[in-house]
Amino acid sequence: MVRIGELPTRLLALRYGADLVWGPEIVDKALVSGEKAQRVVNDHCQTIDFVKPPSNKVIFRLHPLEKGRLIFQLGSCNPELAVEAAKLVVNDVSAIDLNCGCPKHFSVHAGMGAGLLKNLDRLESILRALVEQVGQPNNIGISCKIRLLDTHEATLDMVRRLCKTGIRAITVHCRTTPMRNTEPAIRTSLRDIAEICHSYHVSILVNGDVDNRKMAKELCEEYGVDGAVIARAAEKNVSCFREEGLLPIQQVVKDYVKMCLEVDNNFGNTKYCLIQWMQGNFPKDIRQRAQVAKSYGQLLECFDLSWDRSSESQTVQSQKSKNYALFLSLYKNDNFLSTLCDENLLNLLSKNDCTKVIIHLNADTLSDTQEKAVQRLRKRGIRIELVDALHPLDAIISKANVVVCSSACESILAEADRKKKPVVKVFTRTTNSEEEKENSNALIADETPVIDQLRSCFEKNL
Ligand SMILES: Cc1cc2nc3c(=O)[nH]c(=O)nc-3n(C[C@H](O)[C@H](O)[C@H](O)COP(=O)(O)O)c2cc1C
Repeated sequence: MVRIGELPTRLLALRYGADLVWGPEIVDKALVSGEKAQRVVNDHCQTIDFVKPPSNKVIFRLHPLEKGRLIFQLGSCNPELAVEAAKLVVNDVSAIDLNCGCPKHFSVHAGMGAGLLKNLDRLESILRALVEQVGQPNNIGISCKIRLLDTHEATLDMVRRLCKTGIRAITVHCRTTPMRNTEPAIRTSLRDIAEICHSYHVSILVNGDVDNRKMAKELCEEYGVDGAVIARAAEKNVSCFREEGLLPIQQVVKDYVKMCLEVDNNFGNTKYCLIQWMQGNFPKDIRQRAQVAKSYGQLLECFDLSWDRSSESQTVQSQKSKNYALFLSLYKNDNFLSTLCDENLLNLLSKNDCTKVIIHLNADTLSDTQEKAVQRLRKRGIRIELVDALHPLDAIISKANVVVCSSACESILAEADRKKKPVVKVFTRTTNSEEEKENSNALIADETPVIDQLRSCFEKNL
């Protein structure tokens, strides 16, 4: 959702229990017209920013913790521009969703949003182009968000056509284009739409008047849909994703301010969202102070909060996250450390909530390769703790959920065994020849590649 769907709210939604989050709709031209948007790694707040030269305004900011859970929503009426824009972000998101539901004049007038529902040939051509040129080559899903058409049959015909484009999911906003959000959502066609989608192996998500997680589950059962998208209820109180029910908005607001600081959110956007949430929920004097605040410092004072980037904040973390820690002990195996930073391995760690890696390395004597690997892990939002040989093994292994070590590390293997921690063994051979020395660093893990051993540890829930 525009404005409310920026990074801090998405991270809070994940923390409170949302399974997936959508970015606000971004029109293709905002990314690719004139000078193309550039992808920048923001070391300060550990985010990936897409900025538009020459002003370098941040158009889209995402955090590594969204990996596997972030859907980029695109506004477009042109297959070439849609593909060009999607290619810019494809490596950082899990799916690309085409917005075909926005009823706003600026969108419909330009043939985008709900305007596409009046031109199904164009809509199909955009989806096909995205599927063939972005989705398939990068193995990510393409989806779209639609509204109902005027008749049940017209809606079903449209859904059939869309399913044939190769998309993986459809969100159905259960209102027609002229309907306002104040009118109740109409779910009478939903079961039939779900049947068609499933016959093409396309997932279907329901949207419109879904209030919370409990209701989402009930709708899935009742209509045979695969999930629900919550919009205004999340705009009102983003803790609606919690299994346990809503948190008081006063607490959510405090979490939100810290989250905004953590990811350096645009101050104007922070204030806009805060002021919405504070209406009727905070004493007038606090609301007024927030309204006139000119800095994050003043906002913190308003809510009697303190925040310090250097403290190990729990803010940017999913509440559902299990926060697994790996302990790596591979003193002489730099290649392994580099391999751990392989994209597939990093994805595996993110997907499985591995948020910390403890590495047996002396912080003062890191090689270039080691330094690079550590930075790479940090950029993915993984916290790193370096421990030297003097650190008691017993204490380190207690903190780790899985131990990755060389097959020759007998003391570590014995300690892991005592503590019943799963072990991923990296086999290294001792050799004299240079060529073999090189190879000895390769990942020979008892015939089973390390990534598969790790996957199996996660599958067994460690
Ligand atoms: C302020 C606001 C911003 C929205 N922005 C988007 C958007 O960027 N993309 C989108 O697909 N829908 C957007 N929507 C529509 C919602 O996603 C959703 O379809 C609609 O509000 C109905 O769901 P609800 O009844 O749960 O609110 C927006 C709605 C509101 C109120």
